[in-house]
Amino acid sequence: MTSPAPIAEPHKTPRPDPAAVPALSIDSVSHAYGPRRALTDVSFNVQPASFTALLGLNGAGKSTLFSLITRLFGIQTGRVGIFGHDVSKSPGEALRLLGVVFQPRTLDLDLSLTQNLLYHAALHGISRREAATRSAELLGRIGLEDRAGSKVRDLSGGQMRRLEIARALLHRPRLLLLDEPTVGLDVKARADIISHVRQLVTEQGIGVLWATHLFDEIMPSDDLVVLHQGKVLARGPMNRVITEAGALDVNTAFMRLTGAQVMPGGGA
Ligand SMILES: Nc1ncnc2c1ncn2[C@@H]1O[C@H](COP(=O)(O)OP(=O)(O)OP(=O)(O)O)[C@@H](O)[C@H]1O
Repeated sequence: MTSPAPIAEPHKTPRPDPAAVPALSIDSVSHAYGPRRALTDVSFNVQPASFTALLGLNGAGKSTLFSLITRLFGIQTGRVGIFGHDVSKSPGEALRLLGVVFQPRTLDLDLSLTQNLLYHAALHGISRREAATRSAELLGRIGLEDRAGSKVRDLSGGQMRRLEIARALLHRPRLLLLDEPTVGLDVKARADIISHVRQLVTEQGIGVLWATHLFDEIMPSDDLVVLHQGKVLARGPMNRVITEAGALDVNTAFMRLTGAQVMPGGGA
């Protein structure tokens, strides 16, 4: 598999400005499924041009949070803002700036790569001609231009994920959410996906929220949110979270914060 090329024209990396409007703001969000509490008073921000890792075990509440941000579920308590637009009050403006890669695959396996992209572009009201141009450009940048007419069914798992990321970028969002996007991929495909998304941050200034339970997907320069049993136990630059937990590495910090056993192989 060829490494994906950068999606944007290279330009200077914008440094995150702490005073800027956050790409994503989660303020005091709680959610319950009937009597079962899934999220309790969750608050954190994702800055533009930053990579924020949302680290949590199975059942921590990551997918529930994604469902609230994307409006699959109504917000029961609290507020979610995307570049200052309240997703409950101004969903059109907010969601226009958002791209999402959900944990389950959502491609149509019997359509071609291009057809999948064109269908998604039509949902966003992008003209057919513009959609064709953007699709060809994005397929080139993920190294799949020669597969444009193939059925998605014939792609590898890593290629499908790259296509899903390309699809999420078609409407040129400024915030990208990815829910455990590397699950089930081999080491090379995982590395390709991670470096591709990190390029989007450094080269296009996109804010990224990356949900994971894998420590080795987090880098010292990342912002980290530790979510456990629906509560935020720590948030901030990774090195600060580690230091404040009295630890020397993220694995130990996570274990101290949550009381969880760290699994061999670098996963929470
Ligand atoms: N539709 C639902 N109905 C009832 N309870 C739910 C529902 N979806 C999730 N839950 C519960 O809410 C809590 C949070 O689940 P959620 O799927 O958000 O966690 P997660 O961090 O995404 O986990 P995973 O990594 O396994 O996907 C869990 O206790 C889960 O059992």
